Amino acid sequence: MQLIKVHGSENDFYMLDATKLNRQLTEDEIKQLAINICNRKSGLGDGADGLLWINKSEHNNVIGKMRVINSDGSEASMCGNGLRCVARYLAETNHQQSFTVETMEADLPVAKMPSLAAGVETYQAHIAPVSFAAKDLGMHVNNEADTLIDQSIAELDTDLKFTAVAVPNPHLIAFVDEETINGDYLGELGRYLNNKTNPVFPDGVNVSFVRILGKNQIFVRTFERGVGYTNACGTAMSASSLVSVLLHSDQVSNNTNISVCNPGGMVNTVVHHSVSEDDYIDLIGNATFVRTVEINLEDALTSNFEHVTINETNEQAAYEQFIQTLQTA
Ligand SMILES: N[C@@H](CCC[C@H](N)C(=O)O)C(=O)O
Repeated sequence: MQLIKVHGSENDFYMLDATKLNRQLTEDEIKQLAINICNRKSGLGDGADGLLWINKSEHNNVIGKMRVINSDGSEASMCGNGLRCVARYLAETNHQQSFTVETMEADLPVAKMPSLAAGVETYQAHIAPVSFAAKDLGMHVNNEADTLIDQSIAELDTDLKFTAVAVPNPHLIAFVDEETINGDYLGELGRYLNNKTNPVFPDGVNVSFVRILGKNQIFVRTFERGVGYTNACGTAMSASSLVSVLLHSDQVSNNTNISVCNPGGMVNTVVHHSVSEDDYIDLIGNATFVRTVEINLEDALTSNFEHVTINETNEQAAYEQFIQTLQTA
């Protein structure tokens, strides 16, 4: 089989087109495959944050379906950076520039966009549905409050104020200072809230710390459910942009391009918030294909990575050049 190593803001994945496999995999095998290849120490190459599983869609006017399996084998309802990479794969294989992709909870529009920089393939993904309801977040806070918007959490021993939002995977967001964003408190919280015995988010949650850098510019660092620290999380950056517009509208504007910096690079978001219609966010960023890896499926299922054929693209060099220009800007 062929795996493609891809990333969006260095949130990296192995991408697999399941329509090309010569047999169907069971759910247990899909989970095991993700665990095996994504392991950072014993996995395939340098591992990955997750597996993007592409299949046919049965829905009308939808050209493919994306599933995302985290590196620990758990399945997420959405993946923003992953959706851009899947969008590129489907665009190139179906010769289309804008179309719809099925994800676990919604069919979402995607489109090819002008490149962020030379050689940096760029795509837009529509991030939705959005909900602040505790039941959609699997959240139990402040004696079963219905929502959590810029509030402390009685069940957590911290003074930070949080906002919880599902897009539709769950996110918990706090605005913090520079020292806090760079320290390990994010990891402490993330590890606690993703431990199955915690009463607040028993199904886990993606936790992000956010700093407002300037007018329509934010920095987001995320501890991902099912992964741990990540270079970037597309849904977290989308959710953080929305929460920035809601709580800091003097600095971060609705219906306006927002630069979202992250440890792996930068994306743009546009928040569409309205009192009369459902909120959604446009997420625009790189969809970089780093290399292809040919491996026998049965070898991958038994973590035997001895016999692989690797073909590097030249896209990572272009991406790194893009990051360098960001740092010197
Ligand atoms: N990195 C992804 C999100 C992946 C899923 C997440 N870990 C979850 O379990 O919800 C993104 O770019 O959105």
